[in-house]
Amino acid sequence: MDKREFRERLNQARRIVIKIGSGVISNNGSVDKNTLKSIVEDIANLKNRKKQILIVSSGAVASGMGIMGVKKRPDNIVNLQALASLGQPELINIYKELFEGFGIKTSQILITVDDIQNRRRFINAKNTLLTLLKWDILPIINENDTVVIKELRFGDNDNLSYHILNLIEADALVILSTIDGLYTKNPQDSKAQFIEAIDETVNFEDNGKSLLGSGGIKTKIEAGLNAAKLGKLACIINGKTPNAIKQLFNDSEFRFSYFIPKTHTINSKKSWIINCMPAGVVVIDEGAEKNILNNKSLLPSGIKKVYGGFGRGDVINIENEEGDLVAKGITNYDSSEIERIKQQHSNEIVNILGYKYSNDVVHIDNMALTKYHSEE
Ligand SMILES: Nc1ncnc2c1ncn2[C@@H]1O[C@H](COP(=O)(O)OP(=O)(O)O)[C@@H](O)[C@H]1O
Ligand SMILES: N[C@@H](CCC(=O)OP(=O)(O)O)C(=O)O
Repeated sequence: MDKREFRERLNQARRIVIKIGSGVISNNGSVDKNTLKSIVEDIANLKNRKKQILIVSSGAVASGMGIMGVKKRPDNIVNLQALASLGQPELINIYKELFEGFGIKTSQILITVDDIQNRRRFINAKNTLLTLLKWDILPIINENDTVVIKELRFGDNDNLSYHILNLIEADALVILSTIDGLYTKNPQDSKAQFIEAIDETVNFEDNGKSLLGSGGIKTKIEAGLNAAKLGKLACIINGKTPNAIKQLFNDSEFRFSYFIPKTHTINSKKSWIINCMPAGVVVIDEGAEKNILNNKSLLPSGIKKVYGGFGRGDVINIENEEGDLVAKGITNYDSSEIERIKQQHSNEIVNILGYKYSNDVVHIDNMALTKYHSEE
């Protein structure tokens, strides 16, 4: 897909996630209201064109630093959480005031990895966001920095914005950063070359992030490639450029990097499964692997071993005896139940457990084939 086609499709996109990085929001230790004004104006124009917009905004920590007069982003997680708690309401108020100038109502959503990984909470968050969009409200999303513990953090909002894109089944992800796209090496280096179209074969040197950012260019590339795997449009633009979003949509000369979307894609549920942290592992025999690759569910008879203590409804890895990850899926039985029914015929489940949820341990509709997936 060339740049012209990308921009044509982007102009047709109906639901768009716009991610705004910390470096864009902040200006020498305080919120850069001029830049935000220009972004808000452009978003208001997109809404006038009947596009549904969701913002994923960083900047809580940067805004808290401004309030406290802290010059260097702390490494200590407790200090970061306290600064985020201080900065988030300030940030959301600035957005609220700016959008009100265009008659646009905003709402705040603070989300954690848990809310995305747990299928019920994922669906719940999705329903809330869909309702807000139906009411023509512009949701402004950030990670719930003040409560998340280190192991359960997204950390960077690039990955969070990809998960929101998937959750809400949006058409496009526009990442606003402090740079106009991807370079082969340090953008300050005169030998660095601009990479306009990105796919999974891309080669680049990551030269570290800006003073305020968490993810750097690497997480933007991860998020964009994941979006492209779903067949979605994704791009990186320089959010510091005045009216950057307007230029992206209207000016064919505007410079930005985009990700080439895949044509063979998987659906939102399967993509959620693929991206979920597994709660455990089942090891399957050759026959079960063949069945799965032929689009059949995983029965207890094909399971040889169980690892980890997981519950019914968790996502588990399904591995073959060589240790290859064949698939990931939502399990109908917990680990202790599978331990008892493994290598048994489905007719025996009731006799062994005294009850039965289903003949299969993982139904094919709740399974994503990783081997097949990575070959796409
Ligand atoms: N190869 C590269 N191409 C583009 N940008 C890069 C590269 N290596 C490092 N960077 C830096 O990544 C930074 C953007 O990431 P980050 O600071 O996390 O921004 P944000 O706050 O927008 O998320 C830019 O300041 C840029 O200098
Ligand atoms: N949730 C954090 C943002 C994390 C962060 O800095 O992200 P990014 O600038 O997108 O790399 C905050 O609001 O400060």
